[in-house]
Amino acid sequence: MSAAPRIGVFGGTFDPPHVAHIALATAALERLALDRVLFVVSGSPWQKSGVSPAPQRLRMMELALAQAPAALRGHAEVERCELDRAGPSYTADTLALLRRRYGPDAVLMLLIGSDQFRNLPSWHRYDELPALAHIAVADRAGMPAPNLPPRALPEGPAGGTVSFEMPSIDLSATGLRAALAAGDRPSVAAMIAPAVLDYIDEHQLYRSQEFR
Ligand SMILES: Nc1ncnc2c1ncn2[C@@H]1O[C@H](COP(=O)(O)OP(=O)(O)OP(=O)(O)O)[C@@H](O)[C@H]1O
Ligand SMILES: O=C(O)c1ccc[n+]([C@@H]2O[C@H](COP(=O)([O-])O)[C@@H](O)[C@H]2O)c1
Repeated sequence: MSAAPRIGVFGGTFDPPHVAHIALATAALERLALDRVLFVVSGSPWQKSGVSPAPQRLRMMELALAQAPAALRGHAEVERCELDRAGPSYTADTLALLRRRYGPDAVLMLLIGSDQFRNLPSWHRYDELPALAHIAVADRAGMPAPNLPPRALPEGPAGGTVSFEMPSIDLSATGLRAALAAGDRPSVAAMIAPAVLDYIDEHQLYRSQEFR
């Protein structure tokens, strides 16, 4: 009998994807002994406004992953289920779908930065999340997670909460959009995959101040 798959579920607006997203997924893959990470592009991020169209964010995530280090690339994929569903994107719906897809024994780990962990009680039907997945919190630079249990991995397919270490990267998509809108390309060049930067240029994204 083969072991249950261990799947990291990493959702984000990814507007645009940047090196911290790649670093978080890479750290999770290693530290949580995952078989793979799904980058779930948020179809309709109801708590944000003025975001780029979902198909553009999906394409940027695909381009970012294609240029990610091989250690991650070989164990990761971009998940589009939230683009194929109408209405606001609720993680509870996404996890329910993935639970149906991968079965009751699959170990699902919802990967989130510590800022989103603090925001979790505002999520739609957040009380349903522990029945669907473990929650694994990466320490985000400047926004440490509240005290969480020891770093030992929780048992079973869902229900635990754990933190994991990732390199501290003080960076946000908001800051990158602002830098791009200001024409400060050199400061973003090391933070965004070259193919994503090309896509941003080609589609003239983040040119106006409204994206700050
Ligand atoms: N620098 C970072 N370090 C750790 N986690 C991060 C970092 N940036 C984003 N994340 C995490 O990645 C996930 C997706 O984030 P998101 O796509 O919203 O990026 P963002 O940089 O936070 O964007 P924005 O500035 O537009 O809110 C969230 O769980 C978030 O906490
Ligand atoms: O389910 C919700 O109500 C909910 C509310 C806010 C954020 N989320 C999810 O949290 C993930 C990170 O969101 P963000 O805004 O930091 O990109 C992404 O997958 C969102 O869909 C989910």
